[in-house]
Amino acid sequence: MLGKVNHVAIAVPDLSAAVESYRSTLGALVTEPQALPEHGVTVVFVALPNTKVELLEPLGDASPVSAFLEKNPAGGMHHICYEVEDIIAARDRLKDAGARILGDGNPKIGAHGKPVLFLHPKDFQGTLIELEQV
Ligand SMILES: C[C@H](C(=O)O)C(=O)SCCNC(=O)CCNC(=O)[C@H](O)C(C)(C)COP(=O)(O)OP(=O)(O)OC[C@H]1O[C@@H](n2cnc3c(N)ncnc32)[C@H](O)[C@@H]1OP(=O)(O)O
Ligand SMILES: [Co+2]
Repeated sequence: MLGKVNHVAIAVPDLSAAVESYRSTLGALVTEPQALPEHGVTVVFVALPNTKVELLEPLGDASPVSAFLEKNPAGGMHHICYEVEDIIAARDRLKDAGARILGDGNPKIGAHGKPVLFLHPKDFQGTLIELEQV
C-alpha cells in the first residue's frame, strides 16, 4: 500500500529562522512560504535529491501544530508522509484495521495540490502519519 516517502515534516516555532538555517547553514534549496489556512500551518519545502523536508509553523488560532510546539518549544519531527496510489482504498483498509483517521475522515487537499489524510500517532508507533495520493 505504501509508496515513497514524500516528505518528513519538522514543526518549528519561527519559520523564517528555520528557512535561514536550512538555506545559509545547511546550503539547501528552500521553497517560498505557502500559507495553508485549511490545515492551520504555513509551510516551506526543502528540496533534497531523494525526498523533501517540510518545515511548518502554526497559522491561526486552531493550528494542529500549536500543542506540539508547546511540548517541544525548540521544534521537532512532526510527521512522515508516505505516498499511496489510492487514498480512499488506503483509508478504508486502515479503518477496517481499526486505525483512527484524523479530522472528518475525508481527504483534504495538501500542500502539493493532492489529497492527504492523517493517521493518529498512537496507532503507529508514536508517529503521526500523513498519506498523500500521487
Ligand atoms: C498540509 C501539509 C501537507 O504536507 O500537505 C501538512 O503536512 S499539514 C500538517 C499539520 N496537520 C496535522 O498535523 C493534522 C493532523 N494532526 C492532528 O489532528 C493533531 O495534531 C493530533 C491528533 C495528531 C494531535 O492533536 P493534539 O495535539 O490536540 O492532541 P494531544 O495533544 O492530546 O495529543 C495526543 C497524543 O498524541 C501525541 N502527539 C501529538 N502530536 C504528535 C505528533 N506530531 N507526533 C507524535 N505524537 C504526537 C501527544 O503528545 C499526545 O500524547 P500523550 O497523550 O502521550 O502526551
Ligand atoms: Co505534511
